Amino acid sequence: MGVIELQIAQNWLNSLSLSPGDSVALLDESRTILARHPQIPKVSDNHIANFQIPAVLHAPTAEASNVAQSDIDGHERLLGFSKTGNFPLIVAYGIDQSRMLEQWQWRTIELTVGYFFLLLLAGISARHQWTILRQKEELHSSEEHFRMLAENMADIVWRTDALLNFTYINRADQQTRGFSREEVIGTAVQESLTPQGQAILDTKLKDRRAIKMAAPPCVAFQYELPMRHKNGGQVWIEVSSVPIYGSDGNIKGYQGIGRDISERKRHEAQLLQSQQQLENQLHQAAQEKTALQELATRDPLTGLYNRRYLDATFLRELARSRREEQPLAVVMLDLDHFKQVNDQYGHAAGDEVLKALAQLLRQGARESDLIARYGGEEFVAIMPNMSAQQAWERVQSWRTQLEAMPIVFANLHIRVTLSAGIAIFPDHGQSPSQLLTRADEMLYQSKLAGRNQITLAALEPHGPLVDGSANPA
Ligand SMILES: Nc1nc2c(ncn2[C@@H]2O[C@H](COP(=O)(O)OP(=O)(O)OP(=O)(O)O)[C@@H](O)[C@H]2O)c(=O)[nH]1
Repeated sequence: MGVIELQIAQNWLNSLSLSPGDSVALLDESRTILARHPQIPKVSDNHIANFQIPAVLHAPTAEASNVAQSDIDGHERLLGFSKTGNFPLIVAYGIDQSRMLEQWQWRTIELTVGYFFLLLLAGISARHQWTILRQKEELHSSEEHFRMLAENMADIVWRTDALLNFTYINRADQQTRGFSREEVIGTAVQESLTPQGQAILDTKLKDRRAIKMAAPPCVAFQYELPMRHKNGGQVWIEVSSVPIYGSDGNIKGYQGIGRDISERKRHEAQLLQSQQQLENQLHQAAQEKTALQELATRDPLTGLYNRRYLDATFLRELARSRREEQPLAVVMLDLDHFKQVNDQYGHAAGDEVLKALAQLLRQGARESDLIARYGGEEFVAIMPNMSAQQAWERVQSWRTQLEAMPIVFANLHIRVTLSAGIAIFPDHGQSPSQLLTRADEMLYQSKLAGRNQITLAALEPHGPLVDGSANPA
């Protein structure tokens, strides 16, 4: 038997850390409370615990438990009992029942909420699965729908892999080009093209690569391709194609539609041909018109302008000279005794002489000069911006050259001379008719003076200047 100091026991119990509502007590076997925490004010009053100590506690290290309400503080506790070896002492510790219940309730709530979340998750998962199934069904159905549409389209619907091998083509291709689907699928697109079509496709693929560098990738390309027909001919197809991109951003194929435009191409070619013909005809007509205009304005024998053209142009040239306040020389020329040439050598020889004179007049003319055959063996030269002196020198040059020049025809050497009259605007006339009349009068003077002469009209009263070698200045 040992002796326990009660105060030491009380101190030991006080040092224990208890949760609110819990208690611990040291009892003897008759249920007398020797020490307690929370402490009872007077333990020495031999307070008897109100619970029964379980019978099993008679063994030295026995333990037991039960539930009892404390008559000290009214708390209902779950009590545990421990026998302290061979001492007649028992430690009773009590856990507050309401706290235990509270813990149990929280646990229940936690479990309930957990179950609820589990159910919720299960519900969401089920719904998700159902949605995926629905989407799969819809996808399948839309693919079927697409396939049905594609199969029944009049246009060619196609798809290729990245290497341009056909992976799908609809029925319309066979109707358009004659090849069966089996003959086409798995073959390279290039095999279906004519050499011209292959060249076009090469260009388009280069364009596609260039545009991929600079622009958004899904650009549709449209172009016209000549494709092979099974019968050996060709079919023009208007192609619209877009690339198919993989999730890595690389092109994994192409797809698009093609429309047979052979008929349109035929019409276009016909139209182009007709247009070309029309353009040729128009060009020919323009040339004929120019030729006709030339004929209408030129003398056919000499190629010089004719009298009609001279009459139509003279007024305009005169107006320009008046506006620019410049002189204009009018020269009238005539071959001397030309009738004799015709009579002596024949009309053809006479023609040759006329042509030789025309050539001579042309050689000495400026761009702005207008030389015309006025009629028979008579010629007129209208020379803007030309003074009397310059006109005289020019005509003198013609006269002397002709005089010295034998005209060769067959084996003939024909020599001729000319006579000329000169009138100057504004000194000798204000209108074409006045100036032509005056020049003709001067020509007549030259003839009268013996031919092979030039006569320049002079301001009255000096009279005309007549001499084949005279200088008007
Ligand atoms: N070969 C040829 N002769 C032409 C042409 N036109 C006119 N004649 C001739 O030119 C001649 C003109 O004769 P005339 O008017 O008498 O003049 P001319 O003989 O030159 O005498 P003058 O003028 O006085 O020196 C005619 O014989 C015409 O037949 C032509 O285109 N070709």
